[in-house]
Amino acid sequence: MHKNALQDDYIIEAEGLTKTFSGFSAVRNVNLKVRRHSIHALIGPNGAGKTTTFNLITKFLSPTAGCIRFNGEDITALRPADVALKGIIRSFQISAVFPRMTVGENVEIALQRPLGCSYHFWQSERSLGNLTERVDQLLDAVGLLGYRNRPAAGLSYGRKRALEIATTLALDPEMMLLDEPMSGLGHEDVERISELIRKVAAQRTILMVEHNLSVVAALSDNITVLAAGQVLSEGPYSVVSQDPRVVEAYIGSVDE
Ligand SMILES: Nc1ncnc2c1ncn2[C@@H]1O[C@H](COP(=O)(O)OP(=O)(O)OP(=O)(O)O)[C@@H](O)[C@H]1O
Repeated sequence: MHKNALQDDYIIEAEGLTKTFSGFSAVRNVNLKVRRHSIHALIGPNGAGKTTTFNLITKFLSPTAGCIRFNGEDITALRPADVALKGIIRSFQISAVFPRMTVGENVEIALQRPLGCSYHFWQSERSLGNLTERVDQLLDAVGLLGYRNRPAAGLSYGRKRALEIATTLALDPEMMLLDEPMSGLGHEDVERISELIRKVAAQRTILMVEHNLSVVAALSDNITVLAAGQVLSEGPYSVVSQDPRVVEAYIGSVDE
C-alpha cells in the first residue's frame, strides 16, 4: 500500500458497470474502486474487458448500465473532454508522439493542448518563459532533459514511452490511466519505466492495464482481475495470485 493511500478514500468508484455490444456483454456488472494515491492494476486474459473498462472510465464509451463516480461526483453522463477536464487522463500512445518535432516541442504542444472547449492553463495564463521552464521540469521528471532538442523519432522505444508519460503529465492529471505501459519494452526499459511510474504515482493515482505480471506484482497496491467481462478477484498481488479462479483463468487462456 502506498503511504498516502487511505483504506477507504476512493478516487474512482464504478458500480454495476456494463457495456453491451449488439447483445454481447464485453463488461458485465463490474464494481471497481480505486484508492486515491494508489497504483491499481487491471489484469486478465485477452478479451477480459480491460480496454472496454478503460474506455468506460474515460467516457470514450458510454456504459449500457452502471455508474462511475470520480471524487464522489457522478461522471457517468459526462463527455470524454469533460472527464479529461476533471483530471482523468489516459496516456497517449507512442503513435501520438510527433516524430519530426523535437522532444521539447512535443511536451510544449502537450502543455498547450486544448482540453474540451477551454484552453489549458499554460496557454492562457503563463508567459512563454514559464512554458519553457515547465517543459524543462517535465523532461527532467522523466529523465529526458538531455534529449530536449533531439527529434522524437530518434528516441529509443523506452524513451518514447517516457516522452509519452511526460506529455500526459503535462495535463497535470489527478488520475492517470496507463494502457500497457511496458508493451514492447526490453528488460532495462521496463525497470526504468517502472521507476518512473512509481515516481509519478507519488502525487497522483494510477490505473493501469498491464500484461507483464512481474511489473504488476512489483508496482501495484491493488489489482482487479477481469475475466469474460466480470470481476474474478481483487486485492493485493499476494491475494489475487493465490486465488485458484485467477490461476485457472490464466491457464485456461494459455490453453485456448
Ligand atoms: N466495439 C466493439 N464491438 C464489439 N465487441 C467488442 C468491441 N470492443 C470490444 N469488444 C469485445 O469485448 C470483449 C472485451 O474486449 P476488450 O478489448 O475490452 O478486452 P481486453 O481485456 O482489453 O483484451 P486484450 O487484453 O486482448 O486487449 C472482447 O471479446 C472484444 O472482442
